[in-house]
Amino acid sequence: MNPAPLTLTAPAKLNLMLRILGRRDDGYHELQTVFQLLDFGDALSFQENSDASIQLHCPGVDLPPEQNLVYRAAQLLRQACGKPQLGATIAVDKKLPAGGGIGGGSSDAATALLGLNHLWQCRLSLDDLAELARQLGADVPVFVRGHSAFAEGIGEQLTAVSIEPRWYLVLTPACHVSTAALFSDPRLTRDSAAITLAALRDRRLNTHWLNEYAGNDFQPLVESLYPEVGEAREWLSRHGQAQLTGTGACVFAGFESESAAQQVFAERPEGWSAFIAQGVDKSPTHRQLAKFAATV
Ligand SMILES: C[C@@](CO)(OP(=O)(O)O)[C@H](O)COP(=O)(O)OP(=O)(O)OC[C@H]1O[C@@H](n2ccc(N)nc2=O)[C@H](O)[C@@H]1O
Ligand SMILES: Nc1ncnc2c1ncn2[C@@H]1O[C@H](COP(=O)(O)OP(=O)(O)O)[C@@H](O)[C@H]1O
Repeated sequence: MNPAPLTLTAPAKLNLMLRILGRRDDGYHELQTVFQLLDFGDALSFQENSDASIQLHCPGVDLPPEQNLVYRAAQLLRQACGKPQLGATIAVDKKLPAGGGIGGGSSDAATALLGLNHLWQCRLSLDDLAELARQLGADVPVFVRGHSAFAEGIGEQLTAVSIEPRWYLVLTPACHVSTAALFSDPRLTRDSAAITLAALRDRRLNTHWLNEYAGNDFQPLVESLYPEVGEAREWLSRHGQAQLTGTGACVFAGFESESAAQQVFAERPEGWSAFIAQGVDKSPTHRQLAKFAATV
């Protein structure tokens, strides 16, 4: 009988602030952002197989398997550890909307690197895995490191931070925003002033800090292209400080308690999709992996 599969949560992220500082020669953008990890996400389960194949089941993501970030992560890891004979069956239960700015695809990729590194006993360090992650996407390393963080560079230079615990209500408008299309739009603001590292003080971000630096340079452009995003943010701003995450389409507001978030959730207009999640400093993936490692 096969052993029980390894099941891990691939958490969502929110960008609590996001400034675009400029464009590099390779086309990528220098930015500053705060990644807040959430205690909610997709569920990935991994089982080793003996036929050296990567079998992926990922209903809800309309892509050929070879283009799915989970499959690409598995291939990359297998190559990096020089063991082409390794195989795995991976099932993804998608709970996070793709193209929502909450990092679902990136988090799935990071979770595949972490889960398979464990399952296949590749023994790559977090530094090695973060380097593979960078090759898969600018947003992937933060999920490999597994800690909420202030990010610079293209999003891969990370300083772990501790963020005042809050509950987030996330509205998920049904439009799919292309990150690449937004970054290449000439109307995008690309010259924001940088926050100095001194402003991070003791790396503990409280509500006062978050209110002072809140904002997202993508917001005006996204709202002009997708009016339903602006409509969702405007509605949410009547109940809290609402803003866009990443390139959208999701918008969010933070609350002091779960019940405060639930009250607003219950009042949302009929037919609007949303979820509530708690902000966490440490990724659930890492907590689950540590527990799993202790029991096998
Ligand atoms: C904007 C952010 C903020 O967290 O998030 P999302 O809204 O996508 O979640 C990220 O920087 C997105 O990261 P990610 O989604 O991993 O981007 P990638 O796959 O590496 O790149 C997609 C495309 O976006 C552009 N890109 C990405 C990151 C960056 N710092 N500068 C860029 O110009 C590039 O044109 C690239 O071709
Ligand atoms: N496992 C996956 N889950 C979601 N999207 C994926 C996955 N693999 C590849 N993708 C592609 O990545 C794109 C961005 O997905 P995602 O990370 O969820 O959004 P965002 O970058 O807006 O946070 C999707 O539009 C999809 O084409």
